[in-house]
Amino acid sequence: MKQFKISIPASSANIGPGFDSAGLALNRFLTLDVTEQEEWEFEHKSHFLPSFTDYADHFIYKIAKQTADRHQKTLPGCKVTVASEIPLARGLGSSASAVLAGIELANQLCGLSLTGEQKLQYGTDIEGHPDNIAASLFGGVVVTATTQNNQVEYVRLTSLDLDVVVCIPDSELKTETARSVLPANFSRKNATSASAITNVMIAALLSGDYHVAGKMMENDLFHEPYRAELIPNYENIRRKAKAKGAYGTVISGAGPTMISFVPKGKGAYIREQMEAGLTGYTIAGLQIDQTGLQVN
Ligand SMILES: Nc1ncnc2c1ncn2[C@@H]1O[C@H](COP(=O)(O)OP(=O)(O)O)[C@@H](O)[C@H]1O
Ligand SMILES: N[C@@H](CCOP(=O)(O)O)C(=O)O
Repeated sequence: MKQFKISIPASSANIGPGFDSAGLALNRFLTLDVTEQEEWEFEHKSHFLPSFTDYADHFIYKIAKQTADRHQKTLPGCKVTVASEIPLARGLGSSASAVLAGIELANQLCGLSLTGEQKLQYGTDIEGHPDNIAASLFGGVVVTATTQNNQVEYVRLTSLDLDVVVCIPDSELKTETARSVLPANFSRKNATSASAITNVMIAALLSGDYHVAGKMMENDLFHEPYRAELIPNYENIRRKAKAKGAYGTVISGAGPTMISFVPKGKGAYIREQMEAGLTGYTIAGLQIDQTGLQVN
């Protein structure tokens, strides 16, 4: 009888101009305790989880079944106890963590021996963009690209000397809604400028020039200008975080959470400062998770 635990970190996609391409893993986790048994059963142990009626309707079960089907395997029954520290529809990658949970569940139960690359590919096929999936899967800061033949390539950056502070509003914003306000096309001039800003942001992160990285983060042309109006306190949070010493503040994923990249060791101070005068928010100082998906 198999018994194992799957743990998957939250993620923050985009890092401003790295739209659909860059992401980082955060130390908030979705965990699944799995024990094989005859019948399928899900139990939820925290309030950050959507309700469900039948196991067959459970999002994680559906992804697991889809993954097993891909390999012409049948899922054996099991009891899955789910707990989550990742709030839903806040731009912290809850859906990507659930997708990875389903893929890993099938991997373990059916003995698929999936490689990291296969999990990334399967997760991206489902999510439609690789940024959250890659970060939650591999941990750290990950830069991804989907090539013309739909293959996902990734590079994991060496660890960054940064803390992060997140301002999570009480309200939800579905990724689908936040994607619907984006333009379908960019002129060559706009695309060139937007890509150049991304390139400098990534180069600056790699070379440890966090002031330049922060400046580039706050100059995104791909999505932030269109989403800003959907994000409560967008300008206010950016201005305040900068005044308190943040390098840069951007929309986390599709929002509505805002994430600030701050000097190492200053996370607790900036979190405290951000709390003053901002009601209806959970403000947290987080660390970049360096491990990614784990099975024990
Ligand atoms: N742990 C989970 N179990 C089942 N479904 C989940 C889980 N986490 C997220 N989801 C699904 O993903 C949706 C949120 O996805 P999305 O709008 O992309 O926001 P997020 O930024 O949190 O990924 C939820 O409303 C729910 O349908
Ligand atoms: N690149 C995507 C990221 C969505 O992240 P989520 O955490 O909000 O699901 C986008 O910006 O739409």
